[in-house]
Amino acid sequence: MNIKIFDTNEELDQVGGNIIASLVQTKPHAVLGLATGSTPIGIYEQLIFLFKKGLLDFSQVTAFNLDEYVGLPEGHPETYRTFMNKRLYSHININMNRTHIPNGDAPDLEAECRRYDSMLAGGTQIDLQLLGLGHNGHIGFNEPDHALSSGTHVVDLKEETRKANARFFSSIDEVPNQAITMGVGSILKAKMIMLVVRGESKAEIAHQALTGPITTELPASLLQTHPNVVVLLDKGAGKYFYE
Ligand SMILES: N[C@@H]1[C@@H](O)[C@H](O)[C@@H](COP(=O)(O)O)O[C@@H]1O
Repeated sequence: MNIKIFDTNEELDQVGGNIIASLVQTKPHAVLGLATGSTPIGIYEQLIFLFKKGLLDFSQVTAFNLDEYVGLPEGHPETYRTFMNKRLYSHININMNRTHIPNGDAPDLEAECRRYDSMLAGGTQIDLQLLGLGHNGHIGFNEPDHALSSGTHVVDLKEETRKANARFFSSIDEVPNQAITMGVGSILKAKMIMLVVRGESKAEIAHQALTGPITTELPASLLQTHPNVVVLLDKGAGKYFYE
């Protein structure tokens, strides 16, 4: 595992954005695994900056997102589809038909999970999977549990996760109880994984995930089993690595 700690979020964003940018420059047909939440926003801004300077072409890129809330209608401001359109896709020349996000409003959620998995199967391999980290150690929406699912599945969100994400909604009652998420198996199939963690409130869970026992009760700890992980931490999140 290659762990980098940055003094400023600007430096982190530049390095993170540049890693994705180099991939897209050397492999125009790259398959990206993308994430939502506040963590990746600065990295997307760096990609938009490079695109606007004429240094990037996303026209052949394919993107798969990790997850989506269940039950929010299309166009709802807090769907992860809306997030991706607003934070990245509407600013770059990606072909929207190549941007994939589970449909959390599908009438048959099990069928939707199978549809998503079938797109991730066969010859498709994610070249780079971007990940944030939940306060309880979740990746995507793979919550701590005694067992984890490999493929795309519907998950019941933990109360702590709903609370953490309530800041994006007008009240906690509006935060969905369920989500569709890519499974840990699919995440680990990516050729390269970039985990980004910011803020002191995640310092302990990040340290445990990266140096402690590998356990499904801390889903991010399974990243220790992957041969090509780069971890970008800001000073706060990296606290226990230099103290
Ligand atoms: N499903 C997302 C995760 O993919 C994300 O990593 C996590 C952390 O969010 P934030 O980056 O806002 O702290 O929140 C959500 O639960």
